[in-house]
Amino acid sequence: MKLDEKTKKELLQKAKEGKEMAYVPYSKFPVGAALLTESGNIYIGCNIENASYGATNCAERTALFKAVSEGETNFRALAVVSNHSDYTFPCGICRQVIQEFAQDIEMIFENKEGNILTLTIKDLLPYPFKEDYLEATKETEKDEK
Ligand SMILES: O=c1ccn([C@H]2C[C@H](O)[C@@H](CO)O2)c(=O)[nH]1
Ligand SMILES: [Zn+2]
Repeated sequence: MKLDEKTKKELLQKAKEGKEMAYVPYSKFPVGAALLTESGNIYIGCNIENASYGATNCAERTALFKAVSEGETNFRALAVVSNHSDYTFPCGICRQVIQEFAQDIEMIFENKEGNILTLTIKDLLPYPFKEDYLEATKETEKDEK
């Protein structure tokens, strides 16, 4: 079932609350995310940067890792916001991580004009790296022995 407008707005509001928690001394680009689970819980995330830049965690993965670490792995929707005027789409690493858990998740975005855009993770990452590649590789190795 598709998410209704009221729930989308609620999720975007939670993502904005998450954005306020962003730790971004280097980029000064705060991002917030709110993840709605199938059980109805909402996990909020922000980006957390580091002096070793590569150690930075995006808002989307913060929310998702919080949920997984609390035992929740069934996801319904993920809202993402920043201070940028346009929609803020997740980076490639986050797309890959999101699709591992949720192939049908609704991705909710809002621009400065207040327009809400809803995409699926398949729209954002049509050709993910899949776990079954790993199994197939093991089989190939067995055959070669
Ligand atoms: O979708 C995105 C894109 C970027 N960032 C963060 C990473 C970094 O802290 C800052 C600039 O790239 O924004 C996110 O959290 N989510
Ligand atoms: Zn990311």
